[in-house]
Amino acid sequence: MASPKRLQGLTAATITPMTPDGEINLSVIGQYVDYLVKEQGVKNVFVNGTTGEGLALSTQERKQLAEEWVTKGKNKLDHVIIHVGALSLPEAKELAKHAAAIGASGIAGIAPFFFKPTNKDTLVAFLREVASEAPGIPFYYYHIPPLTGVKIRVEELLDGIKEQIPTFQGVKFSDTDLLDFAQCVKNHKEQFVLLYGVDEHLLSALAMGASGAVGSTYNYLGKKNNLMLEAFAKQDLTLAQQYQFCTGEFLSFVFKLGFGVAQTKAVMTFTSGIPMGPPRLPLLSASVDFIEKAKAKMASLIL
Ligand SMILES: CC(=O)N[C@H](C=O)[C@@H](O)[C@H](O)[C@H](O)CO
Ligand SMILES: CC(=O)C(=O)O
Repeated sequence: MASPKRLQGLTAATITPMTPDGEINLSVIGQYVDYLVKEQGVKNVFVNGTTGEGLALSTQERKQLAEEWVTKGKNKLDHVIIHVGALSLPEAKELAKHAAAIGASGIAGIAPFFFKPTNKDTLVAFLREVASEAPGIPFYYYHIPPLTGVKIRVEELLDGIKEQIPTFQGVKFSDTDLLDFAQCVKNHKEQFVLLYGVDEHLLSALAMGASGAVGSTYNYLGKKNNLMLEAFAKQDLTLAQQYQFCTGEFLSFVFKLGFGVAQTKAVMTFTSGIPMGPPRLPLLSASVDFIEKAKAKMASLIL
């Protein structure tokens, strides 16, 4: 699926569908691809990331999911990015090699977060080994300090990275440090794609010059977010704000109830009609009370 087009617009961080007894459920992925493309207008996916419970899956499961997304996305999706980050370097390398072999359009990796890199050079050294297993496809760094605890600034990381990692193509930036993000744009906008990953703040990141976004809500609020991107491109800030406030209204409501990957699975199930199943331990399924309240809130969104 080598795609010559640069990644832009929205990318859905895919959910990993599971059966009621907790096995990965590959059988609904074809339907999931069609839903994203036809109902949400989203043609890029980021597989096995945070929302996909990638770090809670076995290597074998991650490979099966990657294959299914690439196969079912053929001629339908523009980019299938596989997250290959892992705590163990050999495992991350194996996943990178596999993603390249099955025809993924790119790979991404987080910083290892148990034994953490303490400076930029060790992080780059780790990422370089991973990326070198897939020399023919782009590599994206997945920056998510609230979950990894690795706070090395991306501005610093990007300085000189292309010499170390020739396939380096961009960053998925899941943090609220918009100064760091803006510096990345200022210094590298021509060279790299800078994808923002905090959905409720996307409009601010667009103002800073984001190339696009990767996030969980584009699974079920993709259409509204595409309209926000259009409004922003036309410089209709008032309309763009209305769409951003719409995402904000929903998220601010569910945050108060307790919101994470488990709840995202429930929201996607009632929005798309595709059964996403339960999350894997230590996450627990969303409660019936949450589902009822979130459903009513979703139905009340006016835009
Ligand atoms: C921590 C986490 O899962 N972040 C996601 C992507 O990075 C976002 O898409 C959030 O789910 C979303 O912004 C809601 O907070
Ligand atoms: C949001 C995102 O990109 C992820 O779930 O990995």
